[in-house]
Amino acid sequence: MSETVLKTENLTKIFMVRGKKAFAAVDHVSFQLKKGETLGIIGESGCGKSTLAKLLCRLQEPTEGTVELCGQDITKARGAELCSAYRHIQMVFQDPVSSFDPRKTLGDGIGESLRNTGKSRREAELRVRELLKQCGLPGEFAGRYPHEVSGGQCQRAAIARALAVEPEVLICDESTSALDVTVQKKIMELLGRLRVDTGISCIFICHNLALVQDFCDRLLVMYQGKIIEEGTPDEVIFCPKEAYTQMLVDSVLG
Ligand SMILES: Nc1ncnc2c1ncn2[C@@H]1O[C@H](COP(=O)(O)OP(=O)(O)OP(=O)(O)O)[C@@H](O)[C@H]1O
Repeated sequence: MSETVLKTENLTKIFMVRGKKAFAAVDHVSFQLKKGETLGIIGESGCGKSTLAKLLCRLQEPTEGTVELCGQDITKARGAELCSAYRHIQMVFQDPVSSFDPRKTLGDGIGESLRNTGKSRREAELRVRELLKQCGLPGEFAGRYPHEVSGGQCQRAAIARALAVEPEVLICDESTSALDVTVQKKIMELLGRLRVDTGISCIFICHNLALVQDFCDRLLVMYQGKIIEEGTPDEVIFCPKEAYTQMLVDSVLG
């Protein structure tokens, strides 16, 4: 677990809000993600987790700092360069249904990312079915539309879509928050199994400490745009260094 797949240095995003002072939603964040590692990022609502996720995937441009993906600086990547970065990094969002085009079947949605990998139509169809099965769904779900499946099933399909290009890094931003507790657990189990099967590195962004406790190798605690603490889940939960972390732990775990 030594190779670095994702690295940020001083990553910063400043928003200018009309009538208010500029403020840093993400403030000089630096960390590294190792191959095969699962890193949890926790913190209260509004601390900058989603903005950080978007910066890592280059869905937003940082105001300052760098993002390095598999040795390539993607901070300023655009066009073809950004497309090729998306073979290495994929994201699963909170609301699975709206992350699919409602006019297309799940199979089409998942197959879209395979289009540029040189596969024939038939090969792509077979691969989509294989991916669905890997994510715990019957292959026939390829023909269903997003509104024809449950939220949990749709999130499984979104994970299948993210895995289609065999990325090195998967970013899950509150990917289970919209689901009920038992489905959340099943999705976490699925992600845990995929991690073992594929060796993928994961960043798991969540405000629920209890959920990430068993799942992550390491946790970063975010507060007001900054990483204020880092450690194994046991270190962060049982020996927090910062008063804020202690408060976060107390509020979740009682
Ligand atoms: N496009 C934007 N313009 C201005 N401010 C923004 C923008 N996007 C986010 N913010 C602000 O940046 C801060 C961080 O937001 P962000 O969505 O990253 O938080 P979060 O930790 O993911 O919260 P939650 O857990 O509720 O999703 C918030 O104060 C938010 O209002």
